[in-house]
Amino acid sequence: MRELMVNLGERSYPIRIGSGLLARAGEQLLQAGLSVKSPLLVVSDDAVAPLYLDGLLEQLRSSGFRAASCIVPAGEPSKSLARFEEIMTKALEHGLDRKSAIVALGGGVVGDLAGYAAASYMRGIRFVQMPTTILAHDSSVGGKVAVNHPMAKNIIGAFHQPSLVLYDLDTLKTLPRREVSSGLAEVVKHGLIRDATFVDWCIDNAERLLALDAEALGYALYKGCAVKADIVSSDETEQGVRAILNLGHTIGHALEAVAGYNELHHGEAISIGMIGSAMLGVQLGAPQEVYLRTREALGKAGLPVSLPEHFDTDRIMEAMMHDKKFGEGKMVFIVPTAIGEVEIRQDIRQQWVRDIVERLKREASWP
Ligand SMILES: NC(=O)c1ccc[n+]([C@@H]2O[C@H](COP(=O)([O-])OP(=O)(O)OC[C@H]3O[C@@H](n4cnc5c(N)ncnc54)[C@H](O)[C@@H]3O)[C@@H](O)[C@H]2O)c1
Ligand SMILES: O=C(O)C(=O)C[C@@H](O)[C@H](O)[C@H](O)COP(=O)(O)O
Ligand SMILES: [Zn+2]
Repeated sequence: MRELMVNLGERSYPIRIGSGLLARAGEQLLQAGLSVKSPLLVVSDDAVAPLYLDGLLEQLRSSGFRAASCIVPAGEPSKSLARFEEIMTKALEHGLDRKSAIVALGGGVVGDLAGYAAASYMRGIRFVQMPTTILAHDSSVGGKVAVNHPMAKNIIGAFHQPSLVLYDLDTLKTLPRREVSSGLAEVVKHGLIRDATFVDWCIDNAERLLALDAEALGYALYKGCAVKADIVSSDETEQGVRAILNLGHTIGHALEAVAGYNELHHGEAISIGMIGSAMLGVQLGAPQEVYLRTREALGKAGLPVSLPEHFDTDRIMEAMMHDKKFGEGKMVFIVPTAIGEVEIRQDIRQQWVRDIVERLKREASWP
């Protein structure tokens, strides 16, 4: 088992990554200080629950916990106020109190939704992340929890840190291939913002990662979590440096919203967004290598590197205006200056971004 810490004073917590961790969940929750006197609510989705929920509930009960569950449909549309209300109802029906906790068993959708429920129920109860996707190495760490509005991604949310992240790598063996690639987008992102050597490693080991080689995957997720934990530990609520974790997301989130949270999965949208950011970086003076290596890393991970023609540029630009980084009439953009280095720019003109979106549709012929 590998362990990392998110260091946030009294809100600090461990990230435990390894095999067989769900079978030790009860003991881990007790160690994190959760009380068996107050009921737990495990939130999962209808693809993950049949695989892992019963085993987890049995484990928790054998450690003395009373645990109920709430199962939402798999997929991004579940990050909604309607599903949020459903969790509130279950929490009330099962008598959750202020010492209770909500456990998220699933990918980023379940994590973000359950986390927002935990942040709101009785004005905030404890919360444990049990990620089951590659992508959730990112979403389970850092305490950004949210649901979507049809017009804007993650626009209704909070910062609410978990008490523990328990990442059982055995669960990844059942991931569909599309979700493997989608999750690798955020792995590559962590290299692109902080660690050029790790980007090289991702390119060299792409086939092993796609084949779910346990050693390669364990290392990649540990490295990704380490970058994230370090950044979150220095800027919990995104007053500054944390914004770099948003590389590719200004365009990516707009694509997700325009596609009705359906056609593109998060990692796929972010992959296209990171290609756009690399184009912008080169336009602003970064070496051509930035674009070429970004494209190589994402392409080898099985991710899209261009934008389907039918995406409407005006609608994408409109959706981008709802990004949380847009304010005081300025668009804040995360732009690479080299592989492993990015800068936060506040001088990006909307016309440049519009041109990049158009270019993304003809990406095969760029530059
Ligand atoms: N809070 C954050 O900091 C943060 C960071 C990154 C992404 N996110 C959010 O995370 C979400 C995307 O997360 P995701 O990619 O994990 O999506 P997801 O939760 O929808 O999971 C992807 C699919 O895989 C299925 N699945 C999950 N685990 C499985 C397993 N072990 N075996 C078989 N199937 C499994 C799910 O049912 C779903 O259909 C987005 O909403 C994104 O905005 C949040
Ligand atoms: O944790 C962060 O900070 C991130 O930006 C991580 C992103 O990968 C993630 O998609 C996050 O949910 C985006 O946050 P938002 O504030 O842009 O909604
Ligand atoms: Zn993301």
